[in-house]
Amino acid sequence: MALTVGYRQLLDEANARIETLPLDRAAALHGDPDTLFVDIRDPRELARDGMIPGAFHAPRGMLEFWVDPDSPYHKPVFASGQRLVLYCASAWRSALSTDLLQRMGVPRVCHLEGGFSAWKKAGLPVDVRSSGGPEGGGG
Ligand SMILES: O=S(=O)([O-])[S-]
Repeated sequence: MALTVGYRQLLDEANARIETLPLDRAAALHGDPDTLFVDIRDPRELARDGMIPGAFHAPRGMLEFWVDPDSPYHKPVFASGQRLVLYCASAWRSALSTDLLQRMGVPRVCHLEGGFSAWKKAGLPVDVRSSGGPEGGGG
């Protein structure tokens, strides 16, 4: 099957348009009240691997609907005006999602270089999350 646009092109185009936050800058911003880390992975990944402490979990499938104030699924945390730092496991999904939110007009959105796997590998703080627990901090 020949696709018109493959995932590589989608990622290249997104990455050319968005801000990728280097790990050291992300670590420095962790705990900043003006910054919200947004974990867009699936719940099973959070339960298995943990998450960045204080991050808000917004599964990628719901993101546009949680962000848009006109959506019946809107989550007020996304209207806080905080800088949003999206992350997934390895920064592919977060690149596409950051591009999408930027396109929607979200003013300060970027994604984490290398994703959660890079964060964890660097020995940065991780919260273990039991399945069925609360949605995470930040709202
Ligand atoms: O989307 S991913 O980078 O977590 S595989």
